[in-house]
Amino acid sequence: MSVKLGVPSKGRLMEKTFDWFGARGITLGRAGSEREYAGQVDGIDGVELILLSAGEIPRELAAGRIHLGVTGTDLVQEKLSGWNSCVEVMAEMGFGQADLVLAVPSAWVDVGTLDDLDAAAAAFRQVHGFRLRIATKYHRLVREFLRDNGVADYALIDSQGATEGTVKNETAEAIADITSTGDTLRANHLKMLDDGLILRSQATLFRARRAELSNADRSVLAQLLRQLEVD
Ligand SMILES: Nc1ncnc2c1ncn2[C@@H]1O[C@H](COP(=O)(O)OP(=O)(O)OP(=O)(O)O)[C@@H](O)[C@H]1O
Ligand SMILES: O=P(O)(O)OC[C@H]1O[C@H](OP(=O)(O)OP(=O)(O)O)[C@H](O)[C@@H]1O
Repeated sequence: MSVKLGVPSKGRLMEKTFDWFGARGITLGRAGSEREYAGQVDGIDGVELILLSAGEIPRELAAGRIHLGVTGTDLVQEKLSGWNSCVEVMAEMGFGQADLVLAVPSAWVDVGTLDDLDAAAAAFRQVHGFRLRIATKYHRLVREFLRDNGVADYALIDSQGATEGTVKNETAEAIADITSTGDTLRANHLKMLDDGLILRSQATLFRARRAELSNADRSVLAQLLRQLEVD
């Protein structure tokens, strides 16, 4: 056995994760070519690097198939019901910062807040005969947020990418997605509602609460967490 560490296999989170571990004396890398999803760990024995899609890391942590995992807070909170009882936050890593926000067309000059959206949604249904559509891949987080804020008259439309384009394409009237610089929202003539911040996210090191460990692996994990200064 070994301690299994799940890290995003590509994109913005992978390299910064490698840098974060490297700065703490643990060198992570790909074992083979750029296209091979095998990992290599130097600086500690008994730790196996598993390269995974950022979106799958929450599920692997919850199932106990990996012991530690790096992914965004947004993905953990979206994908794991009762996430706090499945995983423990070991470190906020200071990169991958992004806000999950609710946005509407900039041209909707009368809609600046959730209350305005609620009123607009009721009017929309009367005029069009169907509910105002909000495109997102964050179904759980958006539903909870709108429920807590008293907005009910809407329908969620699933969008797994290019979500800001759904308004122009007329498959949705509003969106809930991650924003960092705000460029994508602006380029698509969308504006965030004043009180439309759903969640602040960043790359985070999580520990699986329910993963099984041999005694030997337990001490490797303790040593790794000490070395990372997160124990
Ligand atoms: N523009 C951004 N700036 C910073 N972080 C971002 C940005 N967009 C997304 N993220 C964060 O990056 C993480 C991974 O995002 P995403 O779900 O898009 O995965 P991906 O890179 O497409 O990988 P995969 O499709 O393999 O899961 C999420 O936690 C998300 O919050
Ligand atoms: O505020 P900004 O700096 O413009 O960043 C926000 C964009 O970044 C992410 O998209 P990504 O590049 O991951 O593509 P996606 O649409 O396939 O998710 C996110 O979904 C937004 O579209």
